[in-house]
Amino acid sequence: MDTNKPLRYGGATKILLVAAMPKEVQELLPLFSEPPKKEVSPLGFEGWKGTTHKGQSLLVLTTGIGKVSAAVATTEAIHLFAPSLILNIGVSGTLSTSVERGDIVVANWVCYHDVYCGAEIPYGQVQGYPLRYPVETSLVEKFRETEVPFHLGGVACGDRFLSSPAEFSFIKANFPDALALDMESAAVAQTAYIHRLPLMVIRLISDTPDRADGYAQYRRFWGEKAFRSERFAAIHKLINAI
Ligand SMILES: C[C@H]1O[C@@H](n2cnc3c(N)ncnc32)[C@H](O)[C@@H]1O
Repeated sequence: MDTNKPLRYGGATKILLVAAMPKEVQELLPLFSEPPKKEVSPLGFEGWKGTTHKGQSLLVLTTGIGKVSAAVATTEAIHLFAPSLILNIGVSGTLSTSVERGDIVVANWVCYHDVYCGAEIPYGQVQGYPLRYPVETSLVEKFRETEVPFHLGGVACGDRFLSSPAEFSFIKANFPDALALDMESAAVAQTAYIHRLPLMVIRLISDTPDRADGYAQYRRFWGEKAFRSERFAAIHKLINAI
């Protein structure tokens, strides 16, 4: 497969937004200018389809948690919806002392933190694919114009919820410059890469995985309605700039 030349971004008229959980998707519905139409795909993935405030066609899809669900749901939606841009949005753990709960991370690369293909291949790399998946960054300047604060950096992804100092240190040792951690972004990135589609990843920090109360922070995040909605509103501003 010749994936050396991903197609370049050619105008985001049709946006596929993938998020893992229904509670994330609920926070993204204000992106529609009118009440969207609920769709259930042949494989059973639920989505909301409609039009953005700028008249773009938008499908917001719930993939389920983890790499396989994210990849399968995204693949099916690419074939059915034929998007021109893929967005992955969701909550994340922080991997940096400079990135706090409630902060937004816009990825400029994403990688797997739980892949190992043997001694000859760098840790994290699937043989035959990039170690760090490219992410569309031509819209970052538009994001800056919104004056919404965000960090630009790497995002590490794997099939584990991280809430242990030892695991945190292991990932930091392998990817010292990564800012955020999740369970879907690199799977969506590999799927976008195979389909030669541009991808953007925006993650909202819900927890601090190297702290003993990391999982409690994550759980609490879903109870903090006002805080959460305010942070998602900042993400809406970024997406409205696309
Ligand atoms: C558990 C869900 O929340 C995201 N998520 C939020 N915090 C973390 C963390 N500390 N470790 C892994 N995934 C996390 C994942 O992407 C998944 O969708």
